[in-house]
Amino acid sequence: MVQKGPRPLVLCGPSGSGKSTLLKRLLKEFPDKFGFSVSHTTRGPRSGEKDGVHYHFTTKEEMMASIARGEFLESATFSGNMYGTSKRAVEEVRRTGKVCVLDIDIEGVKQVKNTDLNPLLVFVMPPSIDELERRLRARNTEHEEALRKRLDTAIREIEFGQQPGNFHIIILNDTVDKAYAELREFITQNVEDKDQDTVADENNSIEK
Ligand SMILES: Nc1ncnc2c1ncn2[C@@H]1O[C@H](COP(=O)(O)OP(=O)(O)OP(=O)(O)O)[C@@H](O)[C@H]1O
Repeated sequence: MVQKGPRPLVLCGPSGSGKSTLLKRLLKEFPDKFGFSVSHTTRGPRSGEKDGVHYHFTTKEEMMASIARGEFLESATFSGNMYGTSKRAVEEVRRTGKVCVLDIDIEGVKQVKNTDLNPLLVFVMPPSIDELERRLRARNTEHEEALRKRLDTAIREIEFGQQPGNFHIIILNDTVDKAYAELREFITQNVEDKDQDTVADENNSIEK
C-alpha cells in the first residue's frame, strides 16, 4: 500500500515514564506538525464527548466485525470496553501532512508491527523502577492498588522495551531536557519529508 504523508510516531513506555510530558513539549514547539488519531470505543460517551471528535463511538458487534475485516491497527479491552485505532483514523491525520502520534502500550505495539503502518517506534524509559514510583506518587493520580499494578506492569514493559529489535530508539527520561533533546533529534532525523524507507530502518533491524 502506498501511504501518503509523514510516517507515524509511536510513543510507548510504562505509565509515568514521561510520554505525555515529552509530547507536550513537542506540541508546544511544533504546534502544527503533530496530530492524534481519533480512537474507537464501545463505551458510552461521557458528558461533553462528541462522536468523531473525542472518540468514534461504536458497538461491540460493529467493532469486532471491523477488526475481523482488518480495519484496525490495534485494539484492546479495558474494564469490559473495547478501544482501538483504525487504519482510517491514522490515514486521516496523515493526509493533513501531520505526523500522527500514537501513544500505545506494548500490546498495541506488537499489533502495529503486524500491519503496514511502519511507524517510528520510540520507547520512553524511566531511570529506575524506584524513580518511576516516586514520579507516579508525586503525580498523585492513582490509588495505591492502581499504582502497584502500574509498577508491576512497568517491569514487563521495560523488559520488552529493552529487547533489541523492538524499538528504533530507547529514550532514557532522566532529565526532561535531555530526553526531549534526544526525542527531537530523532524525529527531525527520521520524520522530516521522508517516506517509508528512513534512516531508522537502515540503522536498526526492527523485528516484527
Ligand atoms: N525527567 C523527569 N524528571 C522528573 N519528573 C518527571 C520527568 N518526566 C516526567 N516527570 C513527571 O513524572 C510524572 C509522569 O509523567 P507523565 O505523566 O508524562 O508520564 P506518562 O508516561 O505520560 O504516563 P501515563 O502513561 O500514565 O499517561 C509527571 O508528574 C511528570 O511531571
